[in-house]
Amino acid sequence: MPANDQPPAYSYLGPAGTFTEAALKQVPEAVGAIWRSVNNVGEALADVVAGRSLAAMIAIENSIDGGVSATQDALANVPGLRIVGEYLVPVNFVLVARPGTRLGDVRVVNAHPVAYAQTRLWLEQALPDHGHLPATSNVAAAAALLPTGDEVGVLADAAIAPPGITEHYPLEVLANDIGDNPNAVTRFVLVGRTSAVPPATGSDKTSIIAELPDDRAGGLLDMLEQFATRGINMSLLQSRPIGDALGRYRFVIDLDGHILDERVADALLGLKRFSPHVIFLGSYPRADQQPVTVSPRYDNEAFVDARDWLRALVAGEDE
Ligand SMILES: O=C(O)C(=O)C[C@]1(C(=O)O)C=C[C@@H](O)C=C1
Repeated sequence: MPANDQPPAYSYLGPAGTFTEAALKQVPEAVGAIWRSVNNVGEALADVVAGRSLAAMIAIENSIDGGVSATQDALANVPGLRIVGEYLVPVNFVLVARPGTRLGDVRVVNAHPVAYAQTRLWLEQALPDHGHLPATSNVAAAAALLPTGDEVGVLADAAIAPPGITEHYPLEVLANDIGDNPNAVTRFVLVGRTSAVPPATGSDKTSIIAELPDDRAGGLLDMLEQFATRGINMSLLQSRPIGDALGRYRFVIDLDGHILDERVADALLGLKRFSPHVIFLGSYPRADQQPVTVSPRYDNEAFVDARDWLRALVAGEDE
């Protein structure tokens, strides 16, 4: 516990009731801690960097909408952060409105952009001429329907919100299960300040961000080869604009394995030799706890044997 006897704080996208809060509820260490509700990813990470929070829970990937670009860009641009864990939350949505509203009355729908993207087909069918008002979170979208003097929020007629929202706010559900895919899942990561990596568990993931050298044909293939030739599976590869000029991209990559696994360490050394900028975001236990299996050619022993062989050659010892 910190010197002032305050429990540690965790930042999350609020208010209470968001899927981000549901992800934070999966963290045993957060029980009894202070939970800081914030409005966006930048605010959550700034809390961590400034030491106001020990860690922040942020959405990084959705099974329908893909990578959460605000998160990927923030992790590329804010130094001194490490992912320490990942958490999966099944997501589904309801459409809510002020009591008395009928579906036919709805013109403007308040929704977090990632939630909106996951309900687009339903909205096109049920409310073909609706307008979208973006909200900072799913719960904020619903809360803003209630008149509190926030005129922007009151402009919307309905909101896309998590099921259970009516336990927190006096709203009515106009439609249930409006997600376009009933199996949608959002992946969250817990991000703290840079510290030593935790030990490998055998069921780990490593996240990195890498840039390619300019003006070199085959740069992307060179990068992918670093992983392929060491038997490393990638579970995410996404390009994001670096932002300084058209056509310049960085790559957000998730690898199966831990930086302390010989094959992953070796691949990172290979990547570092040609990439102008590699950011190591962390090695952490996989949410699905599935063991990472590799062929014996790529296990730790194979790398250690190969190094011992080389050392013996140099030392002039018998093979
Ligand atoms: O945590 C929430 O409830 C949010 O509103 C955020 C968020 C996100 O940032 O991606 C989280 C999960 C859902 O897939 C949609 C939105």
